[in-house]
Amino acid sequence: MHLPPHLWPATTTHGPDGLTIGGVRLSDLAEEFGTPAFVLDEDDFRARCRAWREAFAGHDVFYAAKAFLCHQVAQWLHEEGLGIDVCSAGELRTARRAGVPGASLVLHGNNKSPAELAEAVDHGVALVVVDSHDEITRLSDIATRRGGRQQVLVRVTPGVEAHTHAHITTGTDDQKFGFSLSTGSAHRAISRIVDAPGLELVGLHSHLGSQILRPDVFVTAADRLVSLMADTVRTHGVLLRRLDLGGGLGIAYLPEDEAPDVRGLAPLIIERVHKACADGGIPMPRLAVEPGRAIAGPTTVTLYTVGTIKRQRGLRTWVSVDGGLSDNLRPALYDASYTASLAARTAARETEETVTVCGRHCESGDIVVDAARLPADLTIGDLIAVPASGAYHRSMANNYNAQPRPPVVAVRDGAARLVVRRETLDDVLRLDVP
Ligand SMILES: Cc1ncc(COP(=O)(O)O)c(C=O)c1O
Ligand SMILES: N[C@@H](CCCC[NH3+])C(=O)O
Repeated sequence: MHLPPHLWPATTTHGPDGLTIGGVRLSDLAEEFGTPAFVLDEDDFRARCRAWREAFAGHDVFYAAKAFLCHQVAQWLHEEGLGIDVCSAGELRTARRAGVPGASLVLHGNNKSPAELAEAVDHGVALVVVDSHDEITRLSDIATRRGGRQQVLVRVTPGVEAHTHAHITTGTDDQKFGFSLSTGSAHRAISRIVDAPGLELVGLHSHLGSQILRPDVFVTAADRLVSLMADTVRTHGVLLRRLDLGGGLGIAYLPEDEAPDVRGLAPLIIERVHKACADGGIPMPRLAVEPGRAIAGPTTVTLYTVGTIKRQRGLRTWVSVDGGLSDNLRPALYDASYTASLAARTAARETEETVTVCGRHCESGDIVVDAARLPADLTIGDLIAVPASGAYHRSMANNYNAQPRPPVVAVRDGAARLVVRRETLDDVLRLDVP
């Protein structure tokens, strides 16, 4: 069995006992925690945090909570010196309850409620990324009523195509997010914020999209934003000290995928911003980045049990597992492709066949892996692992068909512990009002 190392968590090994992650056999995890389950390699997660911190030393890394956040992961992030980008009261509270100080948080959202903004201000959130004209008034009023000024960034859509799926493209002109550069909206927002009594404009922000595989798009955005920073000094006499280039770096999902590494990307961005600032006659700002997928994605596999196998003469073989679009919406939403491997049985036949792994939900689009190479003697009860499922899987999990959401089990040094427990049917039915 070949496990491409760029797809699997760093500590994955394959031996006579099947697959092991963090020194724990996946078959043992299935027995103890059941399936479906997310298995998270803590060492890999922490190593990725450190790689980002080191690559952007002297700048800020705010991990994007939306990719996946829970109490213990928020603590790991804080211990590794990363801040967190939150985009709702729920994410904000998860981070705060885990002991992450407000000063390590950035708040995002195109429709932050007055209550969320007030909560953020009360928790001393370092930066609010202002996303709309309505929010300028709303946040300024809230901060003024509390007798202070909130430090903010302006979210700019710089008109840069990220070459990713349309549903996760955010940096082109016509977006619900932010203020467009080409229409003059970003310039107007800057003027209004500079005049707003409750706001202190400290920098600019852009986020081009997600699952981006081309480093050049970040460089193009950086150039445009630095030029807007220079304009802001000329027009308003305001020197912006911060530049947040968002998240979006992609990862490999299939063996043939090649994703840029942060160790190559960071110097490219930092050097380009240096040069653009020198050309524009402004000092180098403190940079920030907001990786979500590039940290969480490769650290986790989803473990499923095979429930039914439908072999059709002349047509494909359907292998159905005990999860599906309730734990992975990405194939249905973005046509995302994955691979799978047998996780436990070792006496599998060497010959493989191509099958479609599907979920158990009442949707024909409920595909887990469209074309998986699995042993030809796959049987009911076999365990299957799907790599690269740490970002936007558990965080977008849902209760379709009243399916309880899977747990997240962290593994490290031969030990496993729950970081998110499995939902029970009682949890799922709890909100029903009889
Ligand atoms: C503002 C913002 N920052 C960061 C991210 C994280 O993106 P990714 O997980 O692709 O790195 C997102 C999501 O795309 C986002 O909307
Ligand atoms: N949910 C998306 C990423 C969206 C990022 C949100 N800004 C995905 O799975 O690819």
